[in-house]
Amino acid sequence: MDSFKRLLSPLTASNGIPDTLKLVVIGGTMETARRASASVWSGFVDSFFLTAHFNQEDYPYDWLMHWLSKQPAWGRSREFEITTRSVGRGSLNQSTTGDLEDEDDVEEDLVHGRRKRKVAFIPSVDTTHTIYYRGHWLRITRTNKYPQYGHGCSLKISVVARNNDILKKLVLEAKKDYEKDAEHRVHIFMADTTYPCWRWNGARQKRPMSSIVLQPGVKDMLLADCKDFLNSEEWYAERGIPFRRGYLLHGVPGSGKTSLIHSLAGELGLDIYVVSLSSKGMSDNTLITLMGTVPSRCILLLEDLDAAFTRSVSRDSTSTGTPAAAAAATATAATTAAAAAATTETDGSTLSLSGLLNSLDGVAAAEGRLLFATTNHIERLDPALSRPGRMDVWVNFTHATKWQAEGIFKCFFPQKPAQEPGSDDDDGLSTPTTEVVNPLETSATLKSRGFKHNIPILTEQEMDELAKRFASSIPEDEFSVASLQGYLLKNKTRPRECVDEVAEWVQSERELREKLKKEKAEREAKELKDAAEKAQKEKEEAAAKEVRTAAPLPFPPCIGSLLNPVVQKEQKETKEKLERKERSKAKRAAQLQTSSSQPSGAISPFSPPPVIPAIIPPPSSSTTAEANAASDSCSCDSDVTSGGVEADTEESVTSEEETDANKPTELPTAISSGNGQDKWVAVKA
Ligand SMILES: Nc1ncnc2c1ncn2[C@@H]1O[C@H](COP(=O)(O)OP(=O)(O)OP(=O)(O)O)[C@@H](O)[C@H]1O
Repeated sequence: MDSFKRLLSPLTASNGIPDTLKLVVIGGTMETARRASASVWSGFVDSFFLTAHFNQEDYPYDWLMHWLSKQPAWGRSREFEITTRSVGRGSLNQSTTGDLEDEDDVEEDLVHGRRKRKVAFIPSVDTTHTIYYRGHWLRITRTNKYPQYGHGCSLKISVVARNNDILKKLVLEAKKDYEKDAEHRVHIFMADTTYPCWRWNGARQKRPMSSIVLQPGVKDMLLADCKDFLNSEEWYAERGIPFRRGYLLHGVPGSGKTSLIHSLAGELGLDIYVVSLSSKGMSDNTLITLMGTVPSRCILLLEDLDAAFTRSVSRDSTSTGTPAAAAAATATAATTAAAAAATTETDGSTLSLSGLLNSLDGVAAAEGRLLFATTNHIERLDPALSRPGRMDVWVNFTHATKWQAEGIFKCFFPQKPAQEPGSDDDDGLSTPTTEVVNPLETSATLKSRGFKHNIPILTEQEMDELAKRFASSIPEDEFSVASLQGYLLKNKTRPRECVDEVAEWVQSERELREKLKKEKAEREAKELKDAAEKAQKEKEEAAAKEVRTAAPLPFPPCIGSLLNPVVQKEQKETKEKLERKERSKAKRAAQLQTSSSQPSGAISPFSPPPVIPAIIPPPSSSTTAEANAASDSCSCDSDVTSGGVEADTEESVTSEEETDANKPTELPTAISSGNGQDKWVAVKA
């Protein structure tokens, strides 16, 4: 204390220093000391704490969130978030703290037709939580930089430890746990063209390969090829070949292209990254960025590749990207392309074929991914796109064959497991036995017996027999597998009846198709007729408008349109004039007929010219109404019976002058001679 007093004595002594200055010095010293001690303390703490950051955009965040959601610590925490939504990308069937588990409901899997939702407890945002893990206290902070966009979360985990072993153990454990739960799921990511980046879109249950029925060997070939590719990274590197492989699945809709890809992803344990080339805002740069950021081991799926081509994906701005021959063959598609091209500008999609090709195998394209492209119209693809190197394996999908019909039937209905030879039940007799579930049994008793639905379990023999009968009624290559599946779905509890009724169904489907085809043809014919009528109407309206504008108004058009009755009167007058003109024309024609009975060259130059408007090239429009109106405006409004001839002659002179200027080349030479008489002869001729 004495030493402290001695330290402050120069300031406290009344040695002439003002008190204010003393205060400033003391305050400044104390603040500096505070800051220095805080910094030393944080440095001291940091030297003991290890901190790991996890970003939402990357997998470890999902592992940790999934792992955290299973920690019982949240049950005791005073602040946490409760969610039934996915935890990160997971949406897994995690069993969480279980605090909200209703024990009465354990037996009941479905609640009012909806599957019971799992509840997860996760760390709340912007709060620091402490949980105990393997002898260490973990400080966990979850933050969200962009809450308005629904992403941008990050996780910070700090622990007091000498080295980062504990954090490594934590991440590995979380990863294993996550992968165990994700074992039966395939994650789907969709391309986001706005930013551009990949967005997690959900996790789907894996589909067993056995549920896909294709011609023998196709599935095995594809699976073996994919596996071989994924294991040959070094082989590709040694030979300098880009480590990529492309598969083009083409064929009729509903034949299993997408299902096969889904199934392969499950079998190979890969995620699927889906790009829709026709999505809004898709451009060359966006696609290149997206393709460059797919992880190395994944399936990249370009769905409905041809759809991009109806939107004018092209090497140059004018081409449709369709090969010339194919373009000719697909005139309808070209129409669609034209329509789609019109929309291209409005929706901001500026994708070109060269952009697509660059993104597939350009310098920035990712390696190690399996590219799958599907299309229903292979003929619309540019050969550059489907050449080997980009699409190495092509698989054609057709309508269901009889073999596939039999296979899909067998996939659909449950079969009693084959019995061990020599077992008590196997008496070797040929009579098929079927175990039929009693529909009156309650769901609880059925469950206890391992059944989920009231479906008869068929024996192997009966299954074979029914499947064969079913296939024999299905015509080869006429129905898609999807439509067969639709029929089986409708009869999922009646395998036998479904076989009995299949011929009837085939017939009704054919009739329905015929009906739809007929309706479509009628609709198209009607649309064509309507379009023709509309065009005709527009033409007539345009002609009427021309007539209106040809008749001079006594006032500016803007006033005329305001004074509607005046305009109407004008129109009426114009109509009357036209009628008068028609009458005069008819009269002239009659006169001409009389004069034509005289010898050639004897036609008087004063005879009324029969078809004057015909030798005056119409001012701009070729419509008769306009021509009539033009001639009408040239001629005086004299009576056609007396002064009409003179008036017409005057008109013809004017016409002659005009004709010299706008002389049509195909006019007979006699007209251009300037001889009036020749002229009339020529006109008559
Ligand atoms: N070969 C098949 N094996 C098993 N199921 C199939 C098969 N083909 C189609 N399906 C069934 O039909 C439905 C539609 O199949 P999918 O979507 O895979 O067809 P697609 O060929 O991709 O059709 P699209 O070309 O219209 O996209 C799915 O529910 C699938 O189960």
